[in-house]
Amino acid sequence: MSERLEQRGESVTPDEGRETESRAPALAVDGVSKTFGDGEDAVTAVDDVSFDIESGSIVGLLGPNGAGKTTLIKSILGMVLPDEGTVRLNGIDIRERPRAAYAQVDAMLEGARNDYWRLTVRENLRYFSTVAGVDPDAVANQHQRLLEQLELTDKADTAVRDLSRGMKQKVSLASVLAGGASIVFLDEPTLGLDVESSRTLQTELRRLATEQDITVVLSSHDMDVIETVCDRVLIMSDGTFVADDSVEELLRSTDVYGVRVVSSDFDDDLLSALQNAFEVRSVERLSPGARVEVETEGDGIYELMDWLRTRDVTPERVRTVEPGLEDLFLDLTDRAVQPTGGSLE
Ligand SMILES: Nc1ncnc2c1ncn2[C@@H]1O[C@H](COP(=O)(O)OP(=O)(O)OP(=O)(O)O)[C@@H](O)[C@H]1O
Repeated sequence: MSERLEQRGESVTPDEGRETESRAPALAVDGVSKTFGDGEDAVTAVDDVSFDIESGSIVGLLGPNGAGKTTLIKSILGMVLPDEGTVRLNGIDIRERPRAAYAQVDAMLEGARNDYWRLTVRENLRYFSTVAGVDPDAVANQHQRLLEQLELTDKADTAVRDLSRGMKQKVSLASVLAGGASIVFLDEPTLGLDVESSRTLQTELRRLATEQDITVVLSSHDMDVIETVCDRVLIMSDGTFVADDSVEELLRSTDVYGVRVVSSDFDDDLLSALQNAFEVRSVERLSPGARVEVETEGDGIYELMDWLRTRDVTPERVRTVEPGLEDLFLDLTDRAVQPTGGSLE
């Protein structure tokens, strides 16, 4: 899906839209499974997945292509009917009370494409509020606050097509929130943004989570974004979760790190022997010698130093490189492919 989640033609009052059961997690997924096809062609896209997400948290959903992210998200958004399991949005079961449940959630998929570029920023908010079944006049104050929070007040009466890419992305986020959803799925929200706009958007997301208790499920190729903004990361592979923890804990749990060595003694033969003996992440030729980065774990750095010493390689510089989320991701998903977000097309 590259269009917004719309309210299936049923109207929902603002009060009903905000209906929650006290202290229920924003999102509770229990035993969800989905298999496509039959017999030999059957593919289990999501395999008995259960998790809760607390209100006001920002959670990254990662996984290589085909891991099952899209199917899981579609199951939550009501676009795929799971074979088994339950989904509750703010405590409301999507099967028992779909209208009230889906009023809690919205999705921004592939950023700015969702907005109507000829309409002004404010008109977009009113439009998306209406399609979410919420009378825009009744929530005009909330829209105004949203514009202020996202620093869009000055541009409220400007057509979206006349805004910068970063601004457009913020309008998309505002449009998603305009219908009163408190749980939002954001697919690649920083795609195509420059560093500064990306940081601004990340700051806004953090603020919405902290100040407004908005719950965000985020997918992104950009591991820096995930590391910076997410309280928690879920990593999927083959239909199940292979990791579910805070970025900090995930990084602490890995033993893998890099060692960068610069030496003028490196030549072709030595570099090729090194590549046979160790996992070499990168080689940068210098004249003379080279700078290499070797991936290792535990006491591996000592093995590397011994290996270099026995071949008369004198390191001029040695530096360890702390593991990043990307290293961990590749490790956990068997280095299958690059991480991707849950593109819902
Ligand atoms: N409608 C469908 N019919 C048949 N198989 C499907 C269907 N949708 C998904 N699949 C299969 O289910 C598995 C999981 O796909 P899914 O799209 O959920 O993964 P993903 O993690 O979102 O991947 P990507 O990052 O490439 O979008 C894949 O093997 C895919 O081919």
